[in-house]
Amino acid sequence: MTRTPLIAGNWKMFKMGSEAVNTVRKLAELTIGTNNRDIMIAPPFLAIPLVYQELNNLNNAFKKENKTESRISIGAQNLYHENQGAYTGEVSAPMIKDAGATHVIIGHSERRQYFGETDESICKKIGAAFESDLTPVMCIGETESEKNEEKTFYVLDKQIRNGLKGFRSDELSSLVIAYEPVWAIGTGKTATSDQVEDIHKKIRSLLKEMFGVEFSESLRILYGGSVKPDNIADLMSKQNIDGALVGGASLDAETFAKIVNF
Ligand SMILES: O=C[C@H](O)COP(=O)(O)O
Repeated sequence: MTRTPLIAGNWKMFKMGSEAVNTVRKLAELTIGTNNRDIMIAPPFLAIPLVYQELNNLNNAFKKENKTESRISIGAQNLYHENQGAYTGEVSAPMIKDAGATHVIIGHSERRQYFGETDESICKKIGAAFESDLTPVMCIGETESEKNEEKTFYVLDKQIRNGLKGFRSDELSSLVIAYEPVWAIGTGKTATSDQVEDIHKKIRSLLKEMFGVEFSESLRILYGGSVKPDNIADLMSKQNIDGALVGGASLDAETFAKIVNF
């Protein structure tokens, strides 16, 4: 089965509105004609409507010049699982959809580590994303000490089983999983492509056991953790690595475009 690669950029808590707009404009220009992969960027919440508007303007201009539409779509970095209510400071899936996003990152290790997110809260967020027709990019990954204790797959198995508890395969059809070893995030230490391939294969076979072969073969599994222009091609040469979730190297349009156009 062919899976269209997805190269996603997580801008975390970086970029003012105008910087986000400038970066997406440059990225769209640098990726004109890229047609064999999907691109997603996840700006901070407040920049989503601005980036959405900018992409609309650019696509209208591209149309007039007979160029194809940009493949960039927009993601949020988190959501709260209720649709609305007295939850001060939170942002819901319908609000994210309304602002122009189509994707949402869920369960990033920084959210698990600093904001107390658990597999159970992540499971609720995945349900909320699907209810609003958003594609969830569910993050999983082991810490350095878990890796040293050889617990990597034990941890991933638990995160997947609990995060996807209670869903049927047809309810999860557009799900994307991002394997991000915590020790590789922002550290410059990348897991080798062979290590990642081995883990992705195990993830796929767990998903086959849980949801069947059709689901597991069509699901995209991204790798995240110090992805850069010089290691993307090696990672993408592996059969079970279907794209990347890029942090630091997605902040600069030229660098990120090199990753997208690997
Ligand atoms: O969401 C992205 C990951 O946290 C990876 O970040 P990084 O590319 O800066 O290591």
